[in-house]
Amino acid sequence: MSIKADNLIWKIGTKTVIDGVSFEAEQGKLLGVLGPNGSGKTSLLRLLAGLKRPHAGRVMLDGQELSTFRRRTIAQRVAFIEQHATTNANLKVIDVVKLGRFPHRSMLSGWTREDDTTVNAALERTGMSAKRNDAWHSLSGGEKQRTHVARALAQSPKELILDEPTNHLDVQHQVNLLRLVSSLPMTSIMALHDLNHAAMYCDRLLVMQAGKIVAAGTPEEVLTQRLLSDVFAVDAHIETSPHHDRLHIHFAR
Ligand SMILES: Nc1ncnc2c1ncn2[C@@H]1O[C@H](COP(=O)(O)OP(=O)(O)OP(=O)(O)O)[C@@H](O)[C@H]1O
Repeated sequence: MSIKADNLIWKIGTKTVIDGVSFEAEQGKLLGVLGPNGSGKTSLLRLLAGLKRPHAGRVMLDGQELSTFRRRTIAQRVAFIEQHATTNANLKVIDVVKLGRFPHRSMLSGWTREDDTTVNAALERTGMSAKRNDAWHSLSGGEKQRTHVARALAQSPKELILDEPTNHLDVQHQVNLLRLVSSLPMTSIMALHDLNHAAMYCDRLLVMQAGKIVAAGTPEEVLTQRLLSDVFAVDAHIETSPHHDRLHIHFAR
């Protein structure tokens, strides 16, 4: 077990946005979080990253309650790529990625060779090496997103949390990013909308509806015609792809 949510409740005003959510994310695996707009995916990810505190229930990291960790310790091990991440406009790509190393540095230690190696590897893995000296404000939306992923990788996290990371990416970079995330050794939790991507790349899925988990399991267990109709209100035909051994969902026209 790496991250565990234990009966989480989070409210805004009188509205219960996260309503008794419990699950465990398996160490080193990619857990996809699905659900219609407004079902609570972003709110759940923010609770898991420690950016919000639950009104009840607990988030556990390796068996210890998240709220008992120092902020710096959380920053050393949990990386969160937010949906609408912003960054100071005066920085270069390399500077943004270097920010990922900060939680690991002390007041006394200078920039080390290990920091350089980690930053270079993160730029390489996200295809941003050639743009390392470009100004942040000159990047396209997709390049900004890839730079945020590079910063998260430079953080060398144990847990990686991603909120719709393929937004803004062209199809090549969507596939590259999903391949990368699914091949990483850390525990990853990713909200996403594309059900075929979820089927292809995630080890397990959670489906949220109105703040509750309404299905959980492998893509084969979760992505049924019935669920797609009940939760997403779409008619779909689901089959094992002849091109890869994962499910493929055909939506009715
Ligand atoms: N700060 C806030 N103020 C008011 N309402 C909020 C706030 N944060 C979340 N909500 C409400 O909580 C519900 C869940 O929002 P959330 O962003 O978690 O959903 P989501 O599943 O990530 O949606 P989407 O797929 O559209 O990104 C929505 O109805 C939203 O309006």
